[in-house]
Amino acid sequence: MTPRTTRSDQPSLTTTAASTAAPTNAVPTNAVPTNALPTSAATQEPAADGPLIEVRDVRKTFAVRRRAGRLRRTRSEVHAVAGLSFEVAAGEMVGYIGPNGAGKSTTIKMLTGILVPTAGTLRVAGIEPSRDRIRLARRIGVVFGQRTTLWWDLPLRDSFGLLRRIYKIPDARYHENLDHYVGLLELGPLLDVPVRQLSLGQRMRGDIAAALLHDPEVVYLDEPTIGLDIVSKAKVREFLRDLNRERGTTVLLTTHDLTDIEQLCSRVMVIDHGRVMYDGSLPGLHGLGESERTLVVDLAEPGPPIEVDGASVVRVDGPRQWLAFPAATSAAPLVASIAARYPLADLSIQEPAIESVIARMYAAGEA
Ligand SMILES: Nc1ncnc2c1ncn2[C@@H]1O[C@H](COP(=O)(O)OP(=O)(O)OP(=O)(O)O)[C@@H](O)[C@H]1O
Repeated sequence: MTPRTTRSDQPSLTTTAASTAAPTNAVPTNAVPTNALPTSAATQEPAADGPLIEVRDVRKTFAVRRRAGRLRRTRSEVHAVAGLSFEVAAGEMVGYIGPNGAGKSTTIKMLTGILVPTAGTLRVAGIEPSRDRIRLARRIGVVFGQRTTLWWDLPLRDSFGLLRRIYKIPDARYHENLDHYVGLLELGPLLDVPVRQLSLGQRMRGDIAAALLHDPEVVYLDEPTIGLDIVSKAKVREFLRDLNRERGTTVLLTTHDLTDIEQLCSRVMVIDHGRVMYDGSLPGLHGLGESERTLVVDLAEPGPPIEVDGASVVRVDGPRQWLAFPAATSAAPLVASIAARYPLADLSIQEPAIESVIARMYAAGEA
């Protein structure tokens, strides 16, 4: 079977991992794209025709040298991306998920131009990232959740000021965007605080604002909610939803939290072994493997297991009960039915782990 190369309304599933060898490029350093120096952000280039992001038969092979004894070293190859093809249209918000080591970060690094593909072609806004990284930097924004692109010892305000100069953002545009994002992301009281003193959630909001000050058409978000508490996650998600709706910004979102995908993305791509294994909706993915979500119900007081159509109690601990229900179905009727018949203190929904969804997807493909 071959992987999907374009998307249709029907989800697709392929279960063959690639292992084709490819010539090895030198491994470039992990530079952060905001350090690139665009020549001018004042003139936005016209949007290219066709998809905003185009990835065709892309491979990335790393050469790895390991010690094998005191003097000997062995050389092997890692096929981080092994024949990847997909397209993203302008204005889409696409989830890009997969297990650890699937090739997600490598893809994003190639889409920013940090890494050069071993084979295949990539185009973002009509630009080949590794050949024209500086020009592309004006058109894209990047947020790496695990690593800040802000200046650690400087107050947030100064980091933003440096980015203004790096991207040569016109004064009026800069102030308009700064006011807009500082307001929406509630950064006002934090502007004079050095980045190193910010909490993870505050720093993440600062990083998101920093990635948007130059009005990028496309934003790559690599784990933007990792490590955040529930309130901070909700704020980041709401902000991203509005950014996509109101500004039409195209978003490629990598995450291990399926709630991010559920709340933000109508399309999800599953990548594994460096190839696209599924491209479709999240309910479609859940439906393939009959994944289950969990409704966590806190009753006002301990009681017998809840009886409700469409879900079954899998655990009880005092007033708290856990009910499993098919992930492809909506939780709303279930919640309404329970709320009508039981005295509730609290309710929450737990998404299944990405790894278990993918394992079920493979199992369904083999059945
Ligand atoms: N610079 C490198 N040198 C050698 N191997 C690398 C390099 N970068 C990535 N790899 C390997 O390529 C594969 C894909 O890595 P990548 O970081 O793209 O995965 P990922 O899907 O982002 O994983 P995670 O979810 O854990 O961040 C892994 O096997 C990884 O060890």
